[in-house]
Amino acid sequence: MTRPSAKRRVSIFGATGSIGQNTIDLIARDLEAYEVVALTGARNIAQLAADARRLSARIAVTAEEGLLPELRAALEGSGVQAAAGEAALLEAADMPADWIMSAIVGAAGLAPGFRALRHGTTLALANKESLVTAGPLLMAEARKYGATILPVDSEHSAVFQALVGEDMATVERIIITASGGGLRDWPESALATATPADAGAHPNWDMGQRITIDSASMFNKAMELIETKEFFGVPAAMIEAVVHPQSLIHALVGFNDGALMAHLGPPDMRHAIGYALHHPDRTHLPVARLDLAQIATLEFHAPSPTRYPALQIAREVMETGGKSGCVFNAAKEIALDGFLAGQIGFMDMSGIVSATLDAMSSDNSLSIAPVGLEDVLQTDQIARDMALDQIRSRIEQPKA
Ligand SMILES: NC(=O)C1=CN([C@@H]2O[C@H](COP(=O)(O)OP(=O)(O)OC[C@H]3O[C@@H](n4cnc5c(N)ncnc54)[C@H](OP(=O)(O)O)[C@@H]3O)[C@@H](O)[C@H]2O)C=CC1
Ligand SMILES: CC(=O)[C@@H](O)[C@H](O)COP(=O)(O)O
Ligand SMILES: [Mn+2]
Repeated sequence: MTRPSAKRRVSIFGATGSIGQNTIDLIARDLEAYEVVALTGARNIAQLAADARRLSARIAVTAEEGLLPELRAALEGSGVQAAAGEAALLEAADMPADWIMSAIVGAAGLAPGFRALRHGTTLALANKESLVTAGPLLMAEARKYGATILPVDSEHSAVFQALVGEDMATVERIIITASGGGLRDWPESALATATPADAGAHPNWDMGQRITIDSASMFNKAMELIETKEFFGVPAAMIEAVVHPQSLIHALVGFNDGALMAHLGPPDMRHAIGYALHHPDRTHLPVARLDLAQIATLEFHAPSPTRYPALQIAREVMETGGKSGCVFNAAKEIALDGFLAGQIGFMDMSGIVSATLDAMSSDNSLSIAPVGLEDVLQTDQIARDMALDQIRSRIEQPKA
């Protein structure tokens, strides 16, 4: 796929989001080096069209079919093609590219990423939901087609970098850090009253609304535990999460000689994105340099299991395997929708996810691995319906 003498062909799925915009920031600094193939978004047509024009993309795709006329109008005279809908996203994933950023939010990112792997491309994976939902299938698809998946999630990029040149047999543990999220200074007894605005303000990172709220509930870290297991192929017992409020250490790898290799950097996703963009090389990146004397101390503490039930649910998911990651993610997405819509409280989200997993484990099918993408998508839909039922029953029978 690599064409040494030509421009690198890049596509960005989720271009209008936080990861997408950080990716564009890096690419736009060196446009001579890149040919932008496809940019995708959903509702933010103005941003999608502006970036597609500026980067001279071949095609801009919105996931929202109804917004195609608006996209066409915004691109008129630019020479950029416009398309819309799920099928158009898959067609964009079929367009030859050397490097593809997977930064759609949620399980909606799974099918385009899966499709891109068929073409032996390098997939820079920010969409952690792909690994939570269908980790073994995704990794197998990459192997089958000789494609490369590079981690973009900051913790996983950090682990990946700490492992360069190391023998996996010498790894004893992987520790990923958690900021504690927007509600970390709230008393636990008050968490049930948190609003989306409260939970949607991250202390360190500037990210999309959904992952920011997942940081506050620790569902983000729960997903990242599963992501670590799937990406690095290590047993769940070797993976830990520790609260590190400063978000300066992103992850640590512990080796069998007692050494802990930590990855430090400012909370700026352009580092992890840039590492994946230039891998296996390192190159200058426009991120702040840490002043350790000014930082002076690094803080850590264990996450409270009562404050963050999501972490224990993730442990159970890792033990069950099979389709449980898919159900976990789908139920979490629906629970988050319910929280955003004001239907359930902040602490109800973990209850919805647990109840959905319980409901779907009654016939013991949860531990059976999905046979392919269709199976995953079907399970995802069933889990969403079940999670919606759970929300409805809570609305009908509010707590005394
Ligand atoms: N933000 C960060 O720093 C980090 C993010 N990640 C992961 O990266 C992914 C993206 O996160 P982030 O950039 O914060 O999210 P954002 O919400 O900022 O962006 C999401 C992107 O996905 C698009 N999108 C939304 N729904 C759909 C859909 N149904 N089909 C296709 N496209 C859709 C959005 O389009 P539009 O805006 O036009 O509606 C937007 O381009 C997530 O999986 C997240 O967990 C991982 C580590 C860090
Ligand atoms: C930047 C990134 O990788 C996020 O996933 C980050 O980890 C979120 O912060 P939390 O540590 O609060 O979950
Ligand atoms: Mn992360």
